[in-house]
Amino acid sequence: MSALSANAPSSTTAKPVIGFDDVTLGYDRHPAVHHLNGGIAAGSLTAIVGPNGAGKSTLLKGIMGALRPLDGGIRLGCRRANIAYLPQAMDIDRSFPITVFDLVAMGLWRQAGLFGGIGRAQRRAIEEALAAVGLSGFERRTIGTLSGGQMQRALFARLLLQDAELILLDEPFTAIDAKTTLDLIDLVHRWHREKRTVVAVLHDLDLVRRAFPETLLLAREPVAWGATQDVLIADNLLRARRMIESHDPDAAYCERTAA
Ligand SMILES: Nc1ncnc2c1ncn2[C@@H]1O[C@H](COP(=O)(O)OP(=O)(O)OP(=O)(O)O)[C@@H](O)[C@H]1O
Repeated sequence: MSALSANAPSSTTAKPVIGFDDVTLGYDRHPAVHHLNGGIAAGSLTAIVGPNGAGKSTLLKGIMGALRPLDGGIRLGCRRANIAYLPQAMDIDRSFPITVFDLVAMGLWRQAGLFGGIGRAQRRAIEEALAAVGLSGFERRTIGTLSGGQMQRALFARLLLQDAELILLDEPFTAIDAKTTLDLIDLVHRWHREKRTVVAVLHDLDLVRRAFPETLLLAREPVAWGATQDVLIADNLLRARRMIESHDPDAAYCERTAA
């Protein structure tokens, strides 16, 4: 264990919007993330990083309630309806014949209801969100005709309209061009200024160093968690890699609690 805490940094324990109580998350009783304690403060901007298979996406699924903990618990300081979640691009079916306008309009479902009509005010809000992501004029295009970067911009426009208190992003900039990444990072910083809580799974450590003040380094369990410049040091990154490489994927339910 490094000198740095592997649990929540003290600065983020004051008013957590997400609290982890020795939580274990996994599939078919096999843990993918275990022994996570601490909290993510309301209004903070946190990156979750770690090697492939470290449990980063699993943790987001646990936070948004798609995966029930195998053990321990996750406490939320906001209603689930106040969480916006952007899945990995590969988990989104782009063959669905929906227009950019309709995709972005789905961000309003909390206000309009699932079958609510789109009035003049909502139409203007959708157009403003599209303009904010540089997609004015794309309203009638079907999402299957968009480039990867354009699709990600459309999904961010939908997030803008969701007006969520807690925003969870799973690899939002993977395979996205540099200009789009910069534009979307600006939106993330705007959410941060608006005191929303943003948690993003990321692989680009340079981007994390530049744009995310807090980082959780995960290797199925927390390796380090705190200020990004203290977490992303060579020692911690090496340890995280070794922990994943030495992991037995067929391990029983939880070696540590079972011991
Ligand atoms: N639906 C599932 N059923 C069974 N095992 C799963 C499932 N989803 C993920 N896993 C396993 O859980 C572990 C953690 O996966 P997860 O996707 O959370 O990792 P990750 O850190 O997000 O990885 P990556 O960086 O490759 O996206 C892996 O061993 C993975 O094989």
